[in-house]
Amino acid sequence: MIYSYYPQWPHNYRYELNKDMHLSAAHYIPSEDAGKCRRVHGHTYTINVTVVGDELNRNGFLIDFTVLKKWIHKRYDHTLLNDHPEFASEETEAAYPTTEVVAQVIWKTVQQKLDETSNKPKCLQVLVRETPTSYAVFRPKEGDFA
Ligand SMILES: Nc1nc2c(c(=O)[nH]1)N=C([C@H](O)[C@H](O)COP(=O)(O)OP(=O)(O)OP(=O)(O)O)CN2
Ligand SMILES: [Zn+2]
Repeated sequence: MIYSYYPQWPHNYRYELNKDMHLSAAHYIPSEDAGKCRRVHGHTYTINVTVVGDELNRNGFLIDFTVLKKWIHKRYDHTLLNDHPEFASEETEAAYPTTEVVAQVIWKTVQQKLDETSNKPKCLQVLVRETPTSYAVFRPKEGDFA
């Protein structure tokens, strides 16, 4: 089930799109104090990505929904998130695939790819839901954009 309520982030761009996606993945948080999360376990993640911009591309898209999904889903679906080098990077505040870090890493991946497009839209928000009761949101600061 896709959860239909998401927090909104005010902006002045002409266009906004939101893409929901599900992916199944496992993770663990190898910290002493991570409790039950220290054990490998799985989630059906619900991810919502918000993209904004003033210009559409020649197809009339801010970004193709299908392409946006592929960037994330293809890489992470049915994987162990801890196996991906981006979740063991010194660039992330904590090197583990917590909900917060997954949201931040997805934002970075999406924004780098958006920067290569002709109309250069911006990703303003990534929401990652791990369970029916737990989600985190990453919103970039101005300085996070290239
Ligand atoms: N700030 C964070 N806290 C926790 C994270 C996280 O990523 N960021 N992750 C976990 C666990 O991995 C787990 O996926 C979620 O835990 P929790 O919300 O406690 O899950 P429950 O289903 O047991 O919660 P209920 O309240 O019973 O619905 C833990 N913390
Ligand atoms: Zn978990």
